[in-house]
Amino acid sequence: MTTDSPIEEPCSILIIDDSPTAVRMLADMLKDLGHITFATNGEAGLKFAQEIQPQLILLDVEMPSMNGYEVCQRLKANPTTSESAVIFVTSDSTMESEIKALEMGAVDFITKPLNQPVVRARVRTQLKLSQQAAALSRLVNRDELTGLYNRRYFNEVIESEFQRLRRQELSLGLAFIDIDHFKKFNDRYGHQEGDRCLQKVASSLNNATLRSGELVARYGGEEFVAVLPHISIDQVAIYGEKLCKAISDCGIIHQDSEFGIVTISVGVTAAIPTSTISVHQLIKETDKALYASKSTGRNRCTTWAHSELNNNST
Ligand SMILES: Nc1nc2c(ncn2[C@@H]2O[C@H](COP(=O)(O)OP(=O)(O)OP(=O)(O)O)[C@@H](O)[C@H]2O)c(=O)[nH]1
Repeated sequence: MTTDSPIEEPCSILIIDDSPTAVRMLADMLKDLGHITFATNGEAGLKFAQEIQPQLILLDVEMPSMNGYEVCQRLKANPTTSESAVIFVTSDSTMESEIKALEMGAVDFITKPLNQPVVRARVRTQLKLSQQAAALSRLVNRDELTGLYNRRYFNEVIESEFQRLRRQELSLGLAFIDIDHFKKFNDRYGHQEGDRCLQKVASSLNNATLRSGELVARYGGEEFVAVLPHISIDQVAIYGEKLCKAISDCGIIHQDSEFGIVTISVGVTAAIPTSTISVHQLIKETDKALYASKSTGRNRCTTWAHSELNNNST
């Protein structure tokens, strides 16, 4: 890569600086490298960072009310913004200041007065690194066929969400979803058509799972799983019914199913994580609910309520 080779994907850069002149200069220097947003104080910067989740944040150190170090600390403490790379921009060029910036979690440090070739080179390097990290994370965490998160990523998220919601004493919902008579679908229409069906189902499940913090993953084969933080048992039952309807509304013909179309069976539960419930139990009981849906006729959702979960957890 030469220093001026193009950045491959659209990038988003947030400038946080209380000086409109500095903002204008930086925006001018970087305008062809990405979509630029700016904020002239720390509070507004944090809000934009949360909304936009930029690849890169250029953060001024000396700002009134909330300085750059504090902004950086808060960015790194928030899971939504912690992945954005931060470059400090400051007129303090001492070694102590540089060390402090790096210790705060910044990836680089630019000193004022701004020198265009230096600023561009440093920004380009970070954008490139951030694109490589995103590509790597896609490879590791995504299922190749459907583009959904994979089971590895699900295992990571369910563990961390379980611990987080246990601390906050808030409810965690889980849904297991399995396509009905999928072997017969493959046998009649062929494996490639089977793959297309999996892709359509995956996309519909994803579209029906909209709230922030929720995610759908491919658990394996024709089985999917959804993680649903802050959801009550009544809401999770409604969500499960909504998934069944979303898939039957796709109207994918399946002549070897009693319904004539592709359908899913769903098992759901929601509980406030406690010391008496483990992630393993939550998964096991949701899976039981799914198989209750299979054995009582398919194309339906079964809800496993919290009390049952405790009664069946020995
Ligand atoms: N096309 C395709 N088929 C897959 C993939 N992964 C798993 N399958 C198929 O999914 C089918 C699952 O069959 P079963 O576990 O018997 O379940 P089922 O036929 O859906 O029956 P019920 O779950 O009882 O309704 C098998 O035929 C697998 O080969 C995939 O990536 N692509």
